[in-house]
Amino acid sequence: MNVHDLSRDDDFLSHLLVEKLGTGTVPLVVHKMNGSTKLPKTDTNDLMRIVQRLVLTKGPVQQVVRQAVDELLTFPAVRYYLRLYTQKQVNAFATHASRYFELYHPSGVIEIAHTSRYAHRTGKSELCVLATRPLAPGAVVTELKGSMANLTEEEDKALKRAGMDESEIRRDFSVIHSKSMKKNHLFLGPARFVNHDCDNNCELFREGRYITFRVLRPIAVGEEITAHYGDSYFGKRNKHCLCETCEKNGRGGDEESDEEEHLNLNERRTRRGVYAVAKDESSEESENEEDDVVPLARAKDVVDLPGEADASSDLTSLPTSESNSPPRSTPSVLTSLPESGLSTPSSLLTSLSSLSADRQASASRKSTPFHSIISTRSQQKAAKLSKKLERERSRGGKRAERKERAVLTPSATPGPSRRTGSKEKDAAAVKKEEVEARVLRARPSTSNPVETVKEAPPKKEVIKGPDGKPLPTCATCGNILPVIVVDSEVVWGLGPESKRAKKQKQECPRKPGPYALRHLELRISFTPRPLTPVDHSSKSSKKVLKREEPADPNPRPQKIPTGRERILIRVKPSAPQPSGSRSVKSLPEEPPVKRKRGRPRLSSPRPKPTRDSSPDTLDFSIKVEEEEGMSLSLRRSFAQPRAQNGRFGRKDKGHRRATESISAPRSPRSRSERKADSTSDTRPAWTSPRRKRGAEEESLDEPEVIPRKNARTAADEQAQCSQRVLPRRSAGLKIGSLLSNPNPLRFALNAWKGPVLLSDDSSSDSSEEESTIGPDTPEDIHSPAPEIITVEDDDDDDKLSTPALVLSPVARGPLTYKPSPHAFSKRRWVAFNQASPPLTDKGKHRAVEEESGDEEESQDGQGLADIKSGSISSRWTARGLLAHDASLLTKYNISPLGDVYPMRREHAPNNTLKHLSAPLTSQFTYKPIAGTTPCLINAGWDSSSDNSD
Ligand SMILES: C[S@@+](CC[C@H](N)C(=O)[O-])C[C@H]1O[C@@H](n2cnc3c(N)ncnc32)[C@H](O)[C@@H]1O
Repeated sequence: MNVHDLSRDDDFLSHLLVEKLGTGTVPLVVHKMNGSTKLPKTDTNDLMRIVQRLVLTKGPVQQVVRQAVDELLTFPAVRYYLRLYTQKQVNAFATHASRYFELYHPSGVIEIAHTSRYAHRTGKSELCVLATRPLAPGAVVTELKGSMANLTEEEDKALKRAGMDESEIRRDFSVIHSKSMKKNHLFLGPARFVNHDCDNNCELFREGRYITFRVLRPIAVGEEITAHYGDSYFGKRNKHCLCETCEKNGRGGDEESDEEEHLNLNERRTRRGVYAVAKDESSEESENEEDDVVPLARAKDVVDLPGEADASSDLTSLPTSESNSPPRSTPSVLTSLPESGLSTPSSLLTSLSSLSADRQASASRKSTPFHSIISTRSQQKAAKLSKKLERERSRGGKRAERKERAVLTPSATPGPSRRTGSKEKDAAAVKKEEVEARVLRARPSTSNPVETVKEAPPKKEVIKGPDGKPLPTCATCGNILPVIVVDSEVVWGLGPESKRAKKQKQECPRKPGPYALRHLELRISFTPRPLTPVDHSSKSSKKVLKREEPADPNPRPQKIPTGRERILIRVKPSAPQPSGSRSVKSLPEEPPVKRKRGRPRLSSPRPKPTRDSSPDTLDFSIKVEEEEGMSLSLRRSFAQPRAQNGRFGRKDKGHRRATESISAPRSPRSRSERKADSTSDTRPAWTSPRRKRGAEEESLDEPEVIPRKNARTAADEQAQCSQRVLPRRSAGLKIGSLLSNPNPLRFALNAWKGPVLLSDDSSSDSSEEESTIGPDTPEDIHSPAPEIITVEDDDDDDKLSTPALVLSPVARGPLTYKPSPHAFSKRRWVAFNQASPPLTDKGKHRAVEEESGDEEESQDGQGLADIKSGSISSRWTARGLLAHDASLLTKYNISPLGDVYPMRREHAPNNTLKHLSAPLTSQFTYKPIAGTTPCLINAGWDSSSDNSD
């Protein structure tokens, strides 16, 4: 792409996709590269519709963005603009457009906003880049892309001359110098809006052929993304710099215009290190001979180049290599944009995807070690050293790696703090940087994978029991094998399995594998208590490890060797019990309770009993089995039967199946037959999905087997159920997904599906309740093992008497109300509107108060009131439609359809990207941060598009 085309395209596209979509009180004005570019007359609503579709369409980002670009290319104004373009130029235009469209994708992490920080000096409207998600150090901000064009000498000179015309701060546009090509490049696109800060939080770096931005230190939502242009970019020692750091430190902002301000064409000054990229890695060319960067603002004399210019720069696109992106589980959910897909011909972009995929794949495969584009001289030195060390390291030198760590760290975080710090401060900084360096090196694409393997795993400490002998450890994870205790009774961990462990490899139940605790949990089932003693001598593969015995009213906890983990399964009756009511004296007389299965609920809401076996005690067994023949049965008695009133996290499939089962005609077997069957049910617990299903179906039959006692009236039940609002657990959670890596998006979507009002119908057979719940957090999935699994008996529901741990996938009562997230938030919004009092003066001044930093707590609802009243500027953006980040949701109490974040004062006046959709449907809350003005970011969500209610 040539400079002329790039400048022209950027002016055209930034006008359409930044200026036109920013409809706030302060318009977003992009400095034009080429004053002569004729800006298109396009209906903003048409543009909004494209962006709206982009936001709402599900699918890979690349595909969605491509659709948007294709749509844009159908606009008459765009067609007219491109009428003389060759296919190559059209492709370059489309690629450039995709860079801007990506900003609007909900998975994005940044947005372009207005800033008033520099306006008082520059007299121009200035833009900036804000984070819309928390970004962790090392993260790559993939949306900060740019297209590059080689500058010819004339263009270079012309641009310099253009800069000469400027009297005030005048370096507006991005010029990148390629040392290997000995050329300057123009770098335009969303990346051009990154401003300078002397304590920058991001740095530009090169990875192979691409340049992009990497986060240096944690960036909060609403914080500006900044880079370091160079030590003397804004005058000598940046004395004219207007950044926040300078402001805080009482530096910069020098209005004096000295000689330096008048550009000397021979003076070689650049955004050293920020945009200077060398194609040739090995080039050891001195940084001091860097090329000029001249301001391009109002470059009226940009040379008009012939249509077909030189080939695109090597650095024209910044793909999102998957390997670059931090794991999605991290708070910063960075878009893994297969961006390069749009850098090839379109369907204009038709041939793009395959090419892009290849390019992307090769880019990530190549995984070229990145080189920081250094911003200070000290960093340059460090970088050179690091290059040297890298070479050594590639030869396999461990020592070099250590050395490099020491060298790299000081350069990792530029900024004045390092210069001024005391010794301790330095030490702390070095420590911190070491950590950062480690983090950075851990990036899969940037380090040699072999080297990570080199690090020897830490030696495990041998933990010994009270007898002085080493405790048995898991063959898989090496951890001490746990002891599972149910109501002070050791049910796993001290039995024969530990002896077996001596002979063969023993695995603990917390690791994925045949003994995974998850599996165990899922297989916990209630079985009719075998009335016959369990044959311990049985050599069958399903060896019963622990026989059921009448429980001791005052059970003495078994001694567990020190150092072994206890996993408690505590079953607590909720109703007041007579003393010693847990006695199992009456157990033998009690009718057996049909076996149920599933995993225990880890937290409330708790399942309720659905049936009972006797008026005042409930007898049931928990059977935990393992595939390799280990099974254990637990038995508990409750004074009160348990009620179940909810089913959580069950797949619809299971639900359907269960429901069908229930409505299906029962087998002609008599009740007594079935009862007898269930009593003598000695089938092993499920060991395979198929068997599991069979067990489920059987368990469905059982509600009829056991006569209900203490059944309440339907009216009672209805009254109770209608009041019950339970968080809907991840209904779509599949067991398989428990074993996979947590996906923050899926987790957030599942976790925020809204409440479920349980139907009174659930009482029709509440044994159909099931509690196969998913993990409470993604971490739950990976946590080694729950320390305590508490399963509490529920309160007063005496009719529903299925024990708490019933996990069998039986049918749940039909839900009377299953709102979509959208509908739910709408309802809440309406409720809020009705409830919210008229805005008081106090409310009106809230923003001011918040700036004082007094308020720390979430301001539920008040933000809305303020926004409604117009006292706080609201912004509609494409952001937050799908709130991916569970931690962010929690932190800011953000509704699933919109997120709100506080903004700096200088950004607040700007209302960008309004009217992406209407009406406002979510409830918003925000947490003000000291020194900031709250501002609303809402998802564009058209209420008409949601029919799921
Ligand atoms: C690459 S552009 C950044 C985006 C720019 N704000 C815009 O709206 O296009 C660089 C320009 O931003 C402004 N700028 C960025 N950081 C600055 C700083 N620390 N001090 C003064 N001006 C700055 C200057 O006008 C500079 O020419």
